[in-house]
Amino acid sequence: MHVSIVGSGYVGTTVAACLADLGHEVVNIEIDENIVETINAGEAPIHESGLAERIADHAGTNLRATTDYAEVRETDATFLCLPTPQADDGSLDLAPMRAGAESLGRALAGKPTAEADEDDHLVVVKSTVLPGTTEGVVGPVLERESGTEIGDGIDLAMNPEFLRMGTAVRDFLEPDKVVVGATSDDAAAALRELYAPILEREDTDLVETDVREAELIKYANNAFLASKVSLVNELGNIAKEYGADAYDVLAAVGLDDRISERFMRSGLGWGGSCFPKDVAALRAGAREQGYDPDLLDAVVSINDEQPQRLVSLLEDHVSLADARVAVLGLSFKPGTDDIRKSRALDVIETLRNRGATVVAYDPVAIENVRTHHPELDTDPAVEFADSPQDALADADGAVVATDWPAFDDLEFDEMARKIVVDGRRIEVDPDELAVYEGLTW
Ligand SMILES: NC(=O)c1ccc[n+]([C@@H]2O[C@H](COP(=O)([O-])OP(=O)(O)OC[C@H]3O[C@@H](n4cnc5c(N)ncnc54)[C@H](O)[C@@H]3O)[C@@H](O)[C@H]2O)c1
Ligand SMILES: O=c1ccn([C@@H]2O[C@H](COP(=O)(O)OP(=O)(O)O[C@H]3O[C@H](CO)[C@@H](O)[C@H](O)[C@H]3O)[C@@H](O)[C@H]2O)c(=O)[nH]1
Repeated sequence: MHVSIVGSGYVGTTVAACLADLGHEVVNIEIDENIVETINAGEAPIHESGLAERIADHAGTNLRATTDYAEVRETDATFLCLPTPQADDGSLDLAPMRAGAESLGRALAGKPTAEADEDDHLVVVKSTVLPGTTEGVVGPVLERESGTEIGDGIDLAMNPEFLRMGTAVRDFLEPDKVVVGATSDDAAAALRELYAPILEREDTDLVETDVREAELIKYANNAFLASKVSLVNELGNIAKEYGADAYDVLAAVGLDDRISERFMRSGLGWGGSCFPKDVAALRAGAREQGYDPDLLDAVVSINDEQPQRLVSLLEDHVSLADARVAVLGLSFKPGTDDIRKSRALDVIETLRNRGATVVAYDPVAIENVRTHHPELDTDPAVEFADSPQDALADADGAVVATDWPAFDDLEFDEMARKIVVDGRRIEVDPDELAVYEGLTW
């Protein structure tokens, strides 16, 4: 198929490169010219395993990028992979979706469709949006701007994305499920065709449902996972009070296959570009519907407290005023340079508020912190190190904030007789350290 992808961020770039890899003809429509140039130069605009190779393989042949929306007219289907950020009041900010849908609608105006014996143009919302958004907001904007009706020239579907950062390419190509909420049989059939090589996999389920349910499945999925992590963090906090090792306890609990051992790592809590904003949007949406999501409120407050707890644990052993503290890891999880809502940034802020000097290291995310957090880049009490060893040298204490595999092999010799608070339970052997406070709260 000939596919256009609107928005070339983490999702749009991954989807585009993977669909190109599956043999489709793909064009990315993106407002950021730097991203467009990067993709057309055959390079990846983000750090994601397996992405750069795919872009290098397909750029210039069946993958390219442009700022020009008119190119959607040459395609059969358009995926909207636009941001759906959190507004200041926690609710879902639909401004980027509206703007993208307007530009798309205008570009589709007058495109030959059914009457000219052409198929309807399929528009697929891939962004995470609350129930009612695809049919109640995106559809009407498209109709208004294109002068074409949904079901009579434009087909509409919702196809949420479940990929994780760090494993985005693999998750997209080998998903547990593909969820399709279509407004017509043609739309559902087109998506089945597009995803055929993925749907042939034994381990991938196809869920065909209505649009509203497809929208809600995405939020329910993320709410469930965020709640699981907050629950293991609460159990971890309780374990710490009893002097028990949370990881041993949770490993045993996870043997119950109703629970599973996955997503059971207690520590600094959840961050990233999805869980925080999606849980916030679901809570705000539920309240708007007249329902108080008490459990999700608690899930968030437990998560908010974890960085403070970690720093307090360090403070039990190190007087933080004027201390030099190494922070290992800045990205919100390993395998990505994404620092959105990274718990490491909360740790740094807390350490700074308590008077400590921070020396931070991350294998790939330092540049993003410098660019997106100028207040840290210009803070004389925040330094960035070239290696974990440099960060640890002369430090009075250290925090492991991201579980990068490279940290497993770290020699903590420099830290002998000092405190390392491991916020992610990396594999370092506590016995190798003179003093080691494994984080098991
Ligand atoms: N990041 C993830 O892991 C992930 C996974 C599943 C679903 N999602 C959802 O997918 C959506 C996109 O997320 P993301 O992380 O890729 O966002 P992102 O911010 O990384 O990328 C969005 C891109 O859209 C571009 N853009 C903004 N307005 C535009 C417009 N009018 N026209 C063209 N391009 C425009 C931006 O420049 C940016 O490059 C969100 O709804 C998110 O919740 C994200
Ligand atoms: O046992 C665990 C597992 C995760 N985390 C933290 O939880 C956050 C989110 O992790 P993860 O889910 O792996 O990353 P994301 O890339 O944000 O992916 C989530 O958000 C995406 C965007 O909606 C969805 O597509 C994915 O299915 C969903 O897992 C990170 O800060 C992790 O460190 C823990 O603290 N303990």
